[in-house]
Amino acid sequence: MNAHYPDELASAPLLEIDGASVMRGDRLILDHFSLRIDAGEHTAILGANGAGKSTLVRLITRELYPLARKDGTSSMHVFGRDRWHVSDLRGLLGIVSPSLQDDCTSDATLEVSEAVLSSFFAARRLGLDHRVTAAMRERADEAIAHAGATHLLGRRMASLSTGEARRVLIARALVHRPRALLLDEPCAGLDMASRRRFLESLRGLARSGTTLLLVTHHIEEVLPEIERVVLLRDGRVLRQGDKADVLTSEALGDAFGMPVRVQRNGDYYNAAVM
Ligand SMILES: Nc1ncnc2c1ncn2[C@@H]1O[C@H](COP(=O)(O)OP(=O)(O)OP(=O)(O)O)[C@@H](O)[C@H]1O
Repeated sequence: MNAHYPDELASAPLLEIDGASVMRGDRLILDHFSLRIDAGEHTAILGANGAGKSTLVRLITRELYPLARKDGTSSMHVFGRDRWHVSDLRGLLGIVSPSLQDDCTSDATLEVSEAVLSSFFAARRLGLDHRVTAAMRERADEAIAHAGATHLLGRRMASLSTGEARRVLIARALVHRPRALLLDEPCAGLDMASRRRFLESLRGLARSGTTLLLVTHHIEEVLPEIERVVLLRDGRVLRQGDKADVLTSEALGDAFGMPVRVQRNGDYYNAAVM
């Protein structure tokens, strides 16, 4: 269901970070951090608490910026460009994050359809100057159906369960038919069954051409379609590469600072602390 974009965007890497340094408060969290993710390369970014995952997500979503370089060049490109209007970037990169979910569910009167339609205007609510067209409504209905949220229409976001609200956020991200989805801890708060159903719906998206960038600390969420894994520790890439090479007991033990045993379970992996 992807839209068409200029040729330069079609083949540009989703993400190129080349020696970026990021401060939070007075601490250097990412120090000369580099990472490249190619178009179409479904990737999981894994790491323990405090490894730097949220910092990386905020860097990608432009909520944080890298320190300026002396030579004025940019250490970060998204879809080949170093400058983006946030609203243009949203059309290419859908985002589902805990902070976005908090925003939407803490608004007592926001309804499901408005939470999705307002995404066309890079807003959280529809304003008087937002002209919703029939085509937008059609796209919103399509995205809501795709996310399995049609039965939630008419409900208020604040009344939804965590899993239900997550589906609406996926619809909000999908309404632009983005090339990629950045999912930050998308299974947080979901029960076992909802988690499995949700992961299966992500598999469908991955197969239909939406690149998945999944950020998590649970290796059980690494979908079969995800071939590449990046392990973070202390704001650095500890290991990256093919899933089978990275999801080992030794590498996971290093990343989480504790002996773990990794097991393959069909097309999925799981890990237990030893
Ligand atoms: N505003 C801030 N000021 C100072 N340090 C911060 C700030 N925000 C985050 N940090 C530090 O940055 C490091 C990385 O944090 P980050 O939130 O990116 O990790 P994470 O991998 O997302 O962790 P978690 O899985 O717990 O969410 C941590 O050591 C954290 O304490």
